[in-house]
Amino acid sequence: MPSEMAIRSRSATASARPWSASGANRTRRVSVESRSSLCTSPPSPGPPVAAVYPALRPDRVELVVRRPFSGPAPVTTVLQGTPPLGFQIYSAICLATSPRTTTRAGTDMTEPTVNYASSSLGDDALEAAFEEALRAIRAERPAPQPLVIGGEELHTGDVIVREDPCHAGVVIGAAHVATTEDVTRAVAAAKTAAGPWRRTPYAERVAMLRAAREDIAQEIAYLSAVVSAETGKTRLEAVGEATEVLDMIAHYCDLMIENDGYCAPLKPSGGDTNFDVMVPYGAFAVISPFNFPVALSIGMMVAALVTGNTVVLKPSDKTPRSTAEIAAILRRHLPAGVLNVLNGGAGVGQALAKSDVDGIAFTGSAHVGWELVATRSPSGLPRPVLAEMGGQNPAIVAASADLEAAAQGIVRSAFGLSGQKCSACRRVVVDRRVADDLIDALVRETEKLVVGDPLDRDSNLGPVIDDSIAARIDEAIATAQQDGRVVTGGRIDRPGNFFAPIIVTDLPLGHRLTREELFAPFLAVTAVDDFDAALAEANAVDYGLSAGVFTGEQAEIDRFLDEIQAGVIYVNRAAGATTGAWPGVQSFCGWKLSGSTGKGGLGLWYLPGFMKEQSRTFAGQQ
Ligand SMILES: NC(=O)c1ccc[n+]([C@@H]2O[C@H](COP(=O)([O-])OP(=O)(O)OC[C@H]3O[C@@H](n4cnc5c(N)ncnc54)[C@H](O)[C@@H]3O)[C@@H](O)[C@H]2O)c1
Ligand SMILES: N[C@@H](CCC=O)C(=O)O
Repeated sequence: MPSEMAIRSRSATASARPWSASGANRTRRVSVESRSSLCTSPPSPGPPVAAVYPALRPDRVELVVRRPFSGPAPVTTVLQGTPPLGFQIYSAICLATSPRTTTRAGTDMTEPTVNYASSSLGDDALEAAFEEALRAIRAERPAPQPLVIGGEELHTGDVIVREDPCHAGVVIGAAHVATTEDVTRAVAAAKTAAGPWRRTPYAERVAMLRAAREDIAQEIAYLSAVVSAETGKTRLEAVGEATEVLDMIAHYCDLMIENDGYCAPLKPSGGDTNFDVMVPYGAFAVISPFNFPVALSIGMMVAALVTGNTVVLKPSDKTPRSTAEIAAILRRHLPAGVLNVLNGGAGVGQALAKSDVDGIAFTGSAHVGWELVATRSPSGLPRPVLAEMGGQNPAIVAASADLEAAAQGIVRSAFGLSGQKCSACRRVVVDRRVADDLIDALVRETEKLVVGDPLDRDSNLGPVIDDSIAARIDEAIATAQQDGRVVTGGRIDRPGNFFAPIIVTDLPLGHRLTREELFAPFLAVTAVDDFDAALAEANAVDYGLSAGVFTGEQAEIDRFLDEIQAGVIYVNRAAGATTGAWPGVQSFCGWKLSGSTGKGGLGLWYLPGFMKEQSRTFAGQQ
């Protein structure tokens, strides 16, 4: 019986990048290599290649196959479905064109083109489809999203509603709230489904998730509109987020394949055969924030699922619809019980943290994240808590910097999504000799920004998420007026929580507005004497998520790379001083208070956090 296949698809990874050339008539080279069934438990037959990697068309795939352990001489053949009995696939060149996927507007999304560094959608059909979808969402009365437990949708219980942050009173999302009993039942369902899901060959799990990705690619305009409606983010940010979902799924699936399901042979010893195998923990709670309600929930869910864990998802109560809708697409491709959904706020999150889940993936604020890290399972044993949290991200501007590039990169990162990104630039630390010129450039760039409704094509930023963050901004402005100088920005006189982006200078060194995460369109500029002082000030916070530097001096770049205390760093980047990380392109690891594991999402080392290691030694040669 053929053993489980492991597929290496490095060029497929590259083809998923938003910057790669158009997919038409591209030849995909997919090296496919088998791994001994000793890595699986129990051994399982290899599924047909076309099921594993949908882009492969069996009639157009040239395969090199070999019998297990039969030496290096390969036999070339053409695959028709499952590998011939007793053979293992060694490598493959796919001659087929990738399937093209289209949005409702007929836009090809096979090769995603919008990312967080884009300055426009560049696609009239997509613009029109987004507008039509957003108008429709605002006009309808949404049905509450159900709870999902063990494959059953439950339309019962209290309902939370989400109002459009651009139009008070217009309900655009709703969901049934979980009770404590629902939490217990959902966790039990996830634990029941965990065994069969863990034993499903990873290549089949990958195939299911990639099929879900194809469905999501059809819905980019609609999903972006739902995200805009619930968060108030502009269409560029929303389409960027929906597009990130596609690359997030592609990236984590590719990583699983490239790493042979995280099963590797170790050195043979005294006639023994040895393997290092990564095994999923079981059932993971996934608790997501409001600001990227589809990308970040998908990122955590797909990482948990592809590695063989089942999931109990708890979306933010500020975005109950966006997260539930993307989860519904995923669920269509998964066995019952593998993905369960519990709606609600902090109380439901706390109940989940007290439950018998085997691990927690959390993205959100530091105070909640570190509270979760301190929890134990009911048995008293520790469990993994992968928490990715906030930031107080600096951009250093040296005397030798290109000030126009610096101003562009800083304004983009400080005020995109109204400063409600964990990676947003919150502080500028500038050499005193160029401070006035930089502040002038920052104000010029900032005052070009249009604050408005995502329905307007010209809007560069929307409202902030709710009254509580708006109240924090009002308070911060009052404090800044007293302790420093507000050089531009403030509340806009219109219904809703709209703010013109705020720049503040002259706060005393160490002021709390330069140390705490406000999560708002609020930027503090601090002038310092030299690069030493700039590095010291940049590092003088408890957070360590992202940071940027603008300088013309190589020695300063080298010092920044060596000394800055942050996991995501950028050098001289006008497209975003501290923001814009993308799956497989940047990794996204929070240092210090910003992350609990020393490994981040988006990069190379996230998936192993969802698995525990096991060494397997078999006496004798296998
Ligand atoms: N590092 C990253 O990758 C990253 C990405 C996005 C956002 N963030 C951070 O997230 C924060 C903004 O998001 P938010 O306001 O939704 O964060 P939040 O911490 O308020 O909420 C996040 C999630 O936790 C739930 N929750 C709240 N209190 C809880 C508790 N006591 N126990 C369990 N669950 C609880 C919420 O309902 C929500 O689902 C910012 O601090 C931002 O920097 C970090
Ligand atoms: N990946 C996004 C941030 C996500 C968190 O809020 C960026 O890098 O700008």
